[in-house]
Amino acid sequence: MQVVRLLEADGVDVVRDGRYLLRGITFSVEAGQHWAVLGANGAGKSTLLGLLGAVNHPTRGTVKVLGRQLGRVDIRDLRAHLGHVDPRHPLRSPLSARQVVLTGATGTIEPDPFRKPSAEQLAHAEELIDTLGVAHRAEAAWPTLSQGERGRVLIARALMPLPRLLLLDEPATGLDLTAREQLLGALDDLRGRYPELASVLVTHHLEELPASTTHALLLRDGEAVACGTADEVLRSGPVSDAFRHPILITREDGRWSARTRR
Ligand SMILES: Nc1ncnc2c1ncn2[C@@H]1O[C@H](COP(=O)(O)OP(=O)(O)OP(=O)(O)O)[C@@H](O)[C@H]1O
Repeated sequence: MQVVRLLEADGVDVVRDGRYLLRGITFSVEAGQHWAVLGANGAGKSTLLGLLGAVNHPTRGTVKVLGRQLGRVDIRDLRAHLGHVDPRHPLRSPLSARQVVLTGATGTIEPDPFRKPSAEQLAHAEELIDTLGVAHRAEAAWPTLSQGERGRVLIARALMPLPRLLLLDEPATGLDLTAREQLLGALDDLRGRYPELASVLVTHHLEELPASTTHALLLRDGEAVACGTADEVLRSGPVSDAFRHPILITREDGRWSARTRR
């Protein structure tokens, strides 16, 4: 079977104001893989996600997104194939949840009056709304949605252009227990329904990882402490190293949890 590399970072450094935010990062993401990037505050997770989303460039090393090297291609072309969930979607939008999802087809904040959605796009939006578990709120106005519902609507929106890669920056932050579990269940369903989709999810918390996570990268002070399959990396030793704290990791029904090792 041919391996499809959607992302390749090779010897990546990011230096700002003379300081290394990332140093020597090398890893790659293939179709169907679901990566977790974990690390303490300031470890460089968002900086890395920004590189993968073609938002910023490495100081040294190369990043290839969908086989194209950053710095050598028009990044707007690349971004069209990336589902980057943007939590800064305007909160006062007068649109319904369904309309917000549909704006993902055009990558705009408001519906484009000159580009009515096709029957195919409408059907795809319904499928995503259903998979993300927000069908009962599809007609609701955006400002009336809960934070958890908004998060799931924004993931559906990011998936409208059928991206090959989904980038998620702390999608469960601020959610209550039920909303978090609904979000993680929706991500598991999504991964089951679109087997070629790949994703990279950034978080501080192992409890916020879907059971369908396949790989993990642990960052500490901008450097990779461990990188590989979730089974190899999400273990007490490497996670304790990454967070500089003695941590005991357990896994049950596919989900991880972490607490101080005594
Ligand atoms: N443009 C910039 N110029 C200088 N320093 C920056 C810049 N962007 C981020 N930093 C610093 O780089 C470090 C890594 O930041 P980053 O946001 O990538 O970490 P993070 O792991 O996502 O952190 P958190 O978990 O707190 O969100 C931080 O110390 C941050 O202050």
